Amino acid sequence: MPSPSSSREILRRQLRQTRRHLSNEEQALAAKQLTTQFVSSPLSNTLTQNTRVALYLSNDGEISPNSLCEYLWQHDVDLYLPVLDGKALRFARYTSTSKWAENRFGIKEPVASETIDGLELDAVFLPLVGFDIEGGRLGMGGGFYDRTFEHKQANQPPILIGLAHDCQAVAKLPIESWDVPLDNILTPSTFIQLT
Ligand SMILES: Nc1nc2c(c(=O)[nH]1)N(C=O)[C@@H](CNc1ccc(C(=O)N[C@@H](CCC(=O)O)C(=O)O)cc1)CN2
Ligand SMILES: Nc1ncnc2c1ncn2[C@@H]1O[C@H](COP(=O)(O)OP(=O)(O)OP(=O)(O)O)[C@@H](O)[C@H]1O
Repeated sequence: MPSPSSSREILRRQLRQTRRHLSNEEQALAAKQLTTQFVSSPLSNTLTQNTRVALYLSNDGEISPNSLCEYLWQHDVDLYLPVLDGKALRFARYTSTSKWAENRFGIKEPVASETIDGLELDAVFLPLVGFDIEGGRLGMGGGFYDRTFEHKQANQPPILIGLAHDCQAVAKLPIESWDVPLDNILTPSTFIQLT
């Protein structure tokens, strides 16, 4: 039997490869369908004007939140993006005038004089490598989101929503003590309410 950490590594490698192999057309369709699912979910009534919502800029075949971002912008939601802060994340406003810098993983971050703590957000759309229907999340392996939401209390904001392609579903993820469970999962075909 492989140890839990190595089974996570093997899964991570396989799932990253699968999502990177999606074509540009498949990615574009998935991003649109994701927004359709969001709009028909109860989340669209919760995330309204002036709520603070974080998303991400897609990387490595991740499902793109771009179309979702347009929708939220039109509904006057205040959008944020993650910025690396040591081994955790803080969040900077994402506006049409944001200036950019690349982090050490080559992902763009807004250059901001002010950032907020993750617990000040109303909702966070999290990128992921794999998920299971119990709310387990496998990320890129840095532990950034887990550290950021380590002190989040169940049923308290922010709502943690995992975004994924359907092909990133796994029957049962090997979960570790530090894993912070997702409250919802949104894919192009499904909205899953876990809490
Ligand atoms: N789009 C996006 N933004 C994000 C995350 C994410 O998973 N996706 N993060 C979620 O935590 C944080 C960054 N964490 C990351 C951790 C590893 C890699 C990564 O690509 N690692 C490469 C090596 C890259 C390098 O070292 O230059 C790899 O493992 O192959 C990327 C982001 C914050 N922003
Ligand atoms: N709250 C925490 N405190 C200290 N270390 C942590 C915490 N959360 C995770 N870690 C460490 O981070 C490492 C990576 O964790 P894990 O593989 O779960 O990351 P991930 O969820 O895949 O990554 P990410 O959230 O960045 O996408 C682990 O070795 C773990 O020890």
